[in-house]
Amino acid sequence: MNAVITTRELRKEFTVRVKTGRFSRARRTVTAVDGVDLTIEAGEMVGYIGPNGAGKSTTLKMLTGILNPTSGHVRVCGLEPVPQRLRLTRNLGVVFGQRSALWWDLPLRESFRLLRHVFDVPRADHAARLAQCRDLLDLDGFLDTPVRQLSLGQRMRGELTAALLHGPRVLFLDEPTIGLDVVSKQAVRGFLSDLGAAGDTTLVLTTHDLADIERLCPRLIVIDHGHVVHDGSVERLHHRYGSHRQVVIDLEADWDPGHAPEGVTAKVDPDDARRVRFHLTPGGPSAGELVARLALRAPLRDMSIVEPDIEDVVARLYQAAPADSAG
Ligand SMILES: Nc1ncnc2c1ncn2[C@@H]1O[C@H](COP(=O)(O)OP(=O)(O)OP(=O)(O)O)[C@@H](O)[C@H]1O
Repeated sequence: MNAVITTRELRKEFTVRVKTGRFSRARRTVTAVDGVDLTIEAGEMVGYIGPNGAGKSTTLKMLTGILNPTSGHVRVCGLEPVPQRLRLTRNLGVVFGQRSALWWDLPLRESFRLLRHVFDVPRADHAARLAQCRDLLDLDGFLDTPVRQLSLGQRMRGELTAALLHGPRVLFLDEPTIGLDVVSKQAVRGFLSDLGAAGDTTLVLTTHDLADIERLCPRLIVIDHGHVVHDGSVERLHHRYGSHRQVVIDLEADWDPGHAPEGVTAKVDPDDARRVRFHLTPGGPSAGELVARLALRAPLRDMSIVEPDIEDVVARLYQAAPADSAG
């Protein structure tokens, strides 16, 4: 095991002044991150999600050395982020969808050239990484355009390139697809998926777009009120909340309840007596077994499999008590 990110009992409190009367104010403590334990191995692709105000950005800021923790332990690439921020920066790529790491008035190409000097990257390494990004992110049509004239999708492709030119070990992405059209979203997701598959870069992705997570992250960490409430795969989350795949069968004749195989419950479509749905549960028959058994009892016309909806299960998780344990 080769952990690149570890936190133990990581906490961040902010002191805020709140109005208590017409002329009076009091100090109040907001606990943004409340005892977070994380271990992320080299090459993992991790989604870090949670509702608004859950503590995601505060965690990312502590991991990248922007904020000092109030207490707890944090190491990224073996370094303590705040005191060793300069060294850490060479190991990190950061893409914050709302902010830019590029020079606004310069053409993209010039920003990339300057970044080579900022990070002191050997010319050949820089050229090889840039060539790869130009190819995979299709940058050539706008390399000579000043950054302020780029569309959001073009700029995001530029930001990703800028974050990767120094060959970071860890890439932090905060809302990388926010506001992008479907084509740009696909381009960015495809690029990140290839990057993750290559296995050299650890990706930590924060997003409200759950399709990003489904497409990219085998591991999902959910934070709420500063606590980790889930750490595991998307499948495990579905399992925990009882959301299962469904097999939808269209029959040649109306459904006869006597045809239901054992161990599964059939739900007839209220608008079509020839359509039945079966929820696949762990320990029950697989989709193949179910269809094979049904075919012996009733003539089938068509079938499809409906995957559980991630939006649905995450909404249920967000509504659950924050003290719910990570599972
Ligand atoms: N500088 C700050 N001063 C005071 N409170 C803060 C500060 N930064 C964050 N907070 C508070 O800490 C909590 C967590 O905020 P954070 O920005 O980490 O949430 P988030 O999960 O990133 O939310 P979002 O999805 O809305 O971006 C919130 O209650 C927020 O108001």
